[in-house]
Amino acid sequence: MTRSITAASIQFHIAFGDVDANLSRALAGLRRVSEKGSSLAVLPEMWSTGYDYKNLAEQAEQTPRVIEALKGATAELGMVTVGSLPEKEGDVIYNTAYVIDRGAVVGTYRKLHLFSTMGEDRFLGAGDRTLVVPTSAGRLGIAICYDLRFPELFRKLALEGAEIICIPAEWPKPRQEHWRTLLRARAIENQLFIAATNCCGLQGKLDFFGMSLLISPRGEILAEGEESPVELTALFDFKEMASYRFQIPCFHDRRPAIYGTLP
Ligand SMILES: O=C(O)CCC(=O)C(=O)O
Repeated sequence: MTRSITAASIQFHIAFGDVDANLSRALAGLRRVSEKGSSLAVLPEMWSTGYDYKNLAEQAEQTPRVIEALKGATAELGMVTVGSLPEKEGDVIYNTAYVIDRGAVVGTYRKLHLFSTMGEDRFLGAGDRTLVVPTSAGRLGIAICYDLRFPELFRKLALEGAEIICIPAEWPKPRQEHWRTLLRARAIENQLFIAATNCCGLQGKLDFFGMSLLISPRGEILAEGEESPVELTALFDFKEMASYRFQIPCFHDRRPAIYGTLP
């Protein structure tokens, strides 16, 4: 079993509605983080198009070819990648995170909590299940953007054995401090690694602040992006996570009989 990995976050400016431009940004990023020894790379939310609601159905039709390109790159580079893309099933479009491990899709997760503040629930279908999946880079739990505000989801992923929670996002200004604080809290309370990738730059009126984060189970910021495109990498040491969980045994000390079992 792998005892440590190098994890990466690929933060870039999503070219609105331009699948080819975004795909080349993602593939170039994957190559660069692979050269730095990464075996896991997290891409942003809806990274192939941005929230191009008007053209989403058309954009979603391109998702299969985007996935094929990622399969090819991850097979060649020996990596796992996670990022969300528009997925079309029948008449419904979902915001779906794909976990691609060395050439194969090993798991998918449809965003559970749609961000109604910005009308996401009017354009997209909501998921109805969670995902923890074993991969060559460890056991991954997945959450997308607004999901971060729902700690119950993260506890469930932790109880199901997630070692790393990967969070693709498009989280805009002015809520930088919510993003940073909630990510650290989710890592600390669940004693696991977090790899969270936000996009950066303007999309219409929305200004995305980047600030992608790689966080340890102690809540230490191992790497943090600023407002421009960047690739972050950090060592995730699972042995260190195990010894920290032994030192402060939160999971052992839980009292679910008093406050209810989850979910
Ligand atoms: O929760 C927030 O403040 C931002 C969430 C969001 O932008 C999203 O889920 O797309």
